[in-house]
Amino acid sequence: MKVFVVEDDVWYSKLLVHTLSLNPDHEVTPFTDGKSLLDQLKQKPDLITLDFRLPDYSGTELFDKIKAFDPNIEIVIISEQQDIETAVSLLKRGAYDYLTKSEDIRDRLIHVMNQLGKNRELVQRVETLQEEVERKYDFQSSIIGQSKGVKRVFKLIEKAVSTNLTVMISGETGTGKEVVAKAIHYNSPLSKKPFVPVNMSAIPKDLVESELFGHEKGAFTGAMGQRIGKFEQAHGGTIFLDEIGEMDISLQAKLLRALQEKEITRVGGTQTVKVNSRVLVATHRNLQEEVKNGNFREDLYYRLFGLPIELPPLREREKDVLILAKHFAESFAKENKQANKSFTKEAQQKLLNYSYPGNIRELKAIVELAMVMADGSEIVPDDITFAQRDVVTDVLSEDLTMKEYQLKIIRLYLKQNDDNIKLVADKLDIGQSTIYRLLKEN
Ligand SMILES: Nc1ncnc2c1ncn2[C@@H]1O[C@H](COP(=O)(O)OP(=O)(O)OP(=O)(O)O)[C@@H](O)[C@H]1O
Repeated sequence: MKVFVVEDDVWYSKLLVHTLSLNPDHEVTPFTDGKSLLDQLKQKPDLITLDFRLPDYSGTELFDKIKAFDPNIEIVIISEQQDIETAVSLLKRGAYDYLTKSEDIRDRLIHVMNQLGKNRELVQRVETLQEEVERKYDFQSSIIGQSKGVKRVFKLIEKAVSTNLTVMISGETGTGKEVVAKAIHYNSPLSKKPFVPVNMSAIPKDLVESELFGHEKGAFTGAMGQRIGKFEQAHGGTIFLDEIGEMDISLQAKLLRALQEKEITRVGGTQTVKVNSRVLVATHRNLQEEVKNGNFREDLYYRLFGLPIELPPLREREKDVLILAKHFAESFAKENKQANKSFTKEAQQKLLNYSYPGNIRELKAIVELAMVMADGSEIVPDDITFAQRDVVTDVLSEDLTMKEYQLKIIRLYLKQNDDNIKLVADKLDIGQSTIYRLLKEN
């Protein structure tokens, strides 16, 4: 760490330089006046200890000049005697600390330096983590897929990133709604601000209000102290309300108020608190239906609608199944430090035939199990286990002629519909006579 000591008293200057140089990581340079310090600011010190009374500049003036040059330079003010008012005003303006020239100044300086070292480490760690998260959510690489559906989603994400609209992400379970929400946040101008997810279906009903808006001490039995809610945590960043369709209708009015007025009241509190964050919501339900059925407020629905992004189910994503399967196999091999395995043609066909009611989450689990089950370097059909028996897979699992397939499908439908030929003919949109004929021919 580069440290500048600005001190016109020779004895004190020596004392400070000596104390600071005890740490071999410090590179310490002394200055006796403000001007020579200002001339050398371009060397970018990390910290300056600043004597408040210098011959050429007033402490405040020099402080402002340093901060104007680079607000990241930390300044520890050193003054002759306790001057609380100046101390408070400088701390408010961003001074790191304020020390008086007393007997224990050495110990206090060492303490301040240790503290500063820890803070800098934390800041660096946060910055590294932030960069890692941003890299992870670079959406072109985190959202895998090349189908038309996914390409449409990419386009919409780009639009969501460049505006501040509320985004409503819909799609079946496991289609990647949370992945998309994170991709939007971490690629938007708010990426350095908090991303706060709240899953409505995971919070007990009577705690949702306090979770979202916080509570004051004693607001209800068990409210031991004041608690900040998710809206306050997300202030300036993004709040992601997952499974919004599960929210109790009585709370929906409060949510609408928070969104429209940009303020909330903590449970048990009387004061309003300003909250301003980008809102992303997700749902696996058809919210329009929920509005029709009286389970979701129409005014809230329109407030949230903003930019709708609908994620297609995996079974409609063409070859994405194979691209994702390959990706999950590779990640699994990497995480478990084992060799990667490839899917045989037949195994690929088996994957393509299944309908994935649990979508990408289910495919990931299937691939990971297959990686464990496969003995050699290839994954064969027997290594692939589907959690649910799937009619499509059953019907399409063999090499049959069109006619044989027709018959197989008809038999399956008959079985599922109590051999009601009229019903099956209606469902398949074919004549009853065709069914009779095919059954007779075989
Ligand atoms: N396009 C994608 N590429 C790679 N992985 C994906 C993709 N979409 C989803 N995933 C992975 O699939 C899993 C499920 O995704 P996610 O939790 O975002 O789904 P969801 O729609 O929010 O589910 P739910 O509605 O059940 O909460 C996660 O492990 C996620 O990393």
